[in-house]
Amino acid sequence: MANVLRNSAKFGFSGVLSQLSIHSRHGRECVSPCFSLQQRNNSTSPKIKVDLDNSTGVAVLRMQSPPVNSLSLDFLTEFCINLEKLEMDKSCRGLIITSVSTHTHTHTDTDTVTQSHKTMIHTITPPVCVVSQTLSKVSSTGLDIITLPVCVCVCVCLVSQTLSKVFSAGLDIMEMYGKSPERCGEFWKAVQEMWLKLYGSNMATIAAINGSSPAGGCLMSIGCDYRIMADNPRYSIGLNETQLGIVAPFWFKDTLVNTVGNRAAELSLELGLLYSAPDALKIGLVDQLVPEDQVLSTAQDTMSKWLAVPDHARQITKSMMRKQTIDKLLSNREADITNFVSFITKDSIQRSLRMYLEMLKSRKA
Ligand SMILES: CCCCCCCCCCC/C=C/C(=O)SCCNC(=O)CCNC(=O)[C@H](O)C(C)(C)COP(=O)(O)OP(=O)(O)OC[C@H]1O[C@@H](n2cnc3c(N)ncnc32)[C@H](O)[C@@H]1OP(=O)(O)O
Repeated sequence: MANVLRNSAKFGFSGVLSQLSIHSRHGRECVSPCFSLQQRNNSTSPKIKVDLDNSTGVAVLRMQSPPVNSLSLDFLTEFCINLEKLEMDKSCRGLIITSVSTHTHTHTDTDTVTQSHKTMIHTITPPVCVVSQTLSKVSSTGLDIITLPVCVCVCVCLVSQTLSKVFSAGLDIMEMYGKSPERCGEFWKAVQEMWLKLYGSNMATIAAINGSSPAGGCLMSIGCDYRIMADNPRYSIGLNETQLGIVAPFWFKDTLVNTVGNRAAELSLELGLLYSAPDALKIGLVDQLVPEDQVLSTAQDTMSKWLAVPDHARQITKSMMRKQTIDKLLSNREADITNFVSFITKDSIQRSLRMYLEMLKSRKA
């Protein structure tokens, strides 16, 4: 555990502030007035919101990165920064990780808002000047010209983007497709860091899984101490990597084995299974199912039981259970990055990823 914390010191706070205004997945920049607004509530960063209740010592970390909370390099960096801050805050003893269902993004200055299926104008705060226009845009195929209604908002307007019903869609596939080996290596290091920090956390951690949680989303869930999932037939969870033609690394596998045992992990990984909530409960991939609107409150009630155990006893026990698994990655980090980069940049793997991406998009159409 100490190793994990020492290692995590590499993500020093000097880099923290500069990271918070980096470009989003869609290339939109969070400009400085937006950042200063967030500084007033210093627990909010663009893709993640953290509320620490000082009376209970429990923090709720809400992922708010539309459309599907995919784990991009930006997202992972913010996640690690937030985790590190909480870890160092002695008043914080427990962490609940969940997804918000609505994401509010603050835009400043002149901003263009397209009304797509996932974006709607939520509130416009005066003073504001709205000018109706039409915007010609080349579609992603590069073939069609489409015309969208747009509003050009001058001054400040608030826009709300709706998140899909997901906890997290896992690693951002766009970070693994068509990227340079250097960039892939940087991304993979951030994935490792996220897992090391979470699996090795001194805090009691609960995943409040209020949506689907495939692959990296599942890894994040099983990195916690306890999992509560919404009993919704539309949601699924699992390490489905083989379905994408890729292979879950040894530390994904180890975490799953530690959670559900060897046989269930073997079936689950080889077949790339995504489990419904009841099936996930059956194999022990999640610990409890509750109605969707009770996921967070149940996590809070459950956390109070975890925090009734003296911290030092719980932490030493957790370390005893997880240290070997953590040390295995710590002593193989560079080799693991090299493996990932050489695997993911192979033509055949890139083709699999492209087909998978096309399948995701065509499914929607
Ligand atoms: C020799 C051994 C060496 C080993 C070396 C290591 C090997 C590599 C290991 C890599 C491990 C990988 C882990 C991962 O996490 S991979 C990601 C896996 N994730 C998935 O399979 C989930 C895919 N998504 C979905 O199933 C659905 O999107 C979901 C159920 C989550 C939500 O469905 P919904 O209908 O609500 O939303 P859409 O499908 O319409 O999606 C909305 C848009 O989001 C895009 N999207 C979805 N998921 C991702 C993603 N993971 N990354 C990036 N983008 C994603 C989707 O395409 C839609 O985009 P558009 O609106 O532009 O069409």
